[in-house]
Amino acid sequence: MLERFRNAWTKVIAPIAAFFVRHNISPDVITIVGTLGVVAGAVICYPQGWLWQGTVIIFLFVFADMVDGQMARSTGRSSKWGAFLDSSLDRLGDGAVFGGITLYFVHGAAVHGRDVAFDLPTIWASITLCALVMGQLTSYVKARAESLGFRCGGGLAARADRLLIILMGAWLAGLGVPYVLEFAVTALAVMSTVTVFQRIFQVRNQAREQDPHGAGA
Ligand SMILES: CCCCCCCC/C=C\CCCCCCCC(=O)OC[C@H](COP(=O)(O)OP(=O)(O)OC[C@H]1O[C@@H](n2ccc(N)nc2=O)[C@H](O)[C@@H]1O)OC(=O)CCCCCCC/C=C\CCCCCCCC
Ligand SMILES: O=P([O-])([O-])O[C@@H]1[C@@H](O)[C@H](O)[C@@H](O)[C@H](O)[C@@H]1O
Ligand SMILES: [Mg+2]
Ligand SMILES: [Mg+2]
Repeated sequence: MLERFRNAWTKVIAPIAAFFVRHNISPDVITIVGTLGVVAGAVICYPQGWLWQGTVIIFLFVFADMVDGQMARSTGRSSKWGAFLDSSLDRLGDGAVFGGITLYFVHGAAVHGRDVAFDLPTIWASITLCALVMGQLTSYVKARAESLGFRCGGGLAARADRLLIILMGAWLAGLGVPYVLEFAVTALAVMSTVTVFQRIFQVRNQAREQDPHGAGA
């Protein structure tokens, strides 16, 4: 969904990327520092129940993932290594965000005396884990498909969509909006599952075109 705004956001990101390039900072440094910031914000703040504070920290670092690519492209330094590093560290950042929210449900909410919907923290923690697994699977399906020579991508909830929904949910919950985080993780568990199937069917269609007798008859 958000992929269509990539070009518009490139205009916002370009001056920041140009600033780092002028200071001889490499895209890999931005990739690594951005990930460390996201991980720190998520694993330190969320389990303690500091939802809006953690989200502001993550918000400040998450856009490094757009800046790194813009820096690489604008200097003609896009590389396979950079693509590998970027995608791999994205998995770490995503794991930290959803892992942190899982721990919020089983620990942080109680510390702050916040209501968890239906008083069922373990259920919401489980749904958050489901959203994490299906989100990671979404990206894995794409990566594995591309490694086999198929085209694969898009769908209902790509990474930027998933980040927007979970970060808005955490931020609003931290500001006191009731049950919005429970809604966000449930929506993400469903949307990510749909996306996994969308991508699997993309691959299956191409596999059938290549080999009508080979792909899942
Ligand atoms: C003041 C604080 C207020 C706090 C409020 C918090 C509320 C939370 C609200 C919103 C949060 C929104 C977050 C969601 C946006 C996430 C954006 C993002 O980063 O998405 C990721 C992708 C980047 O993908 P990728 O890494 O694949 O692309 P790259 O461009 O990096 O290219 C990769 C290639 O680059 C090369 N390369 C890379 C690295 C490297 N080291 N070397 C390399 O060579 C290599 O070739 C790679 O292959 O972004 C996208 O997918 C693009 C679409 C995203 C569009 C973003 C739209 C943002 C939308 C909303 C923001 C709303 C803000 C609302 C604020 C409300 C505040 C009240
Ligand atoms: O596949 P997805 O999660 O929707 O979206 C993204 C991919 O399009 C991108 O190539 C990769 O670098 C990211 O890590 C992320 O995985
Ligand atoms: Mg990036
Ligand atoms: Mg990335």
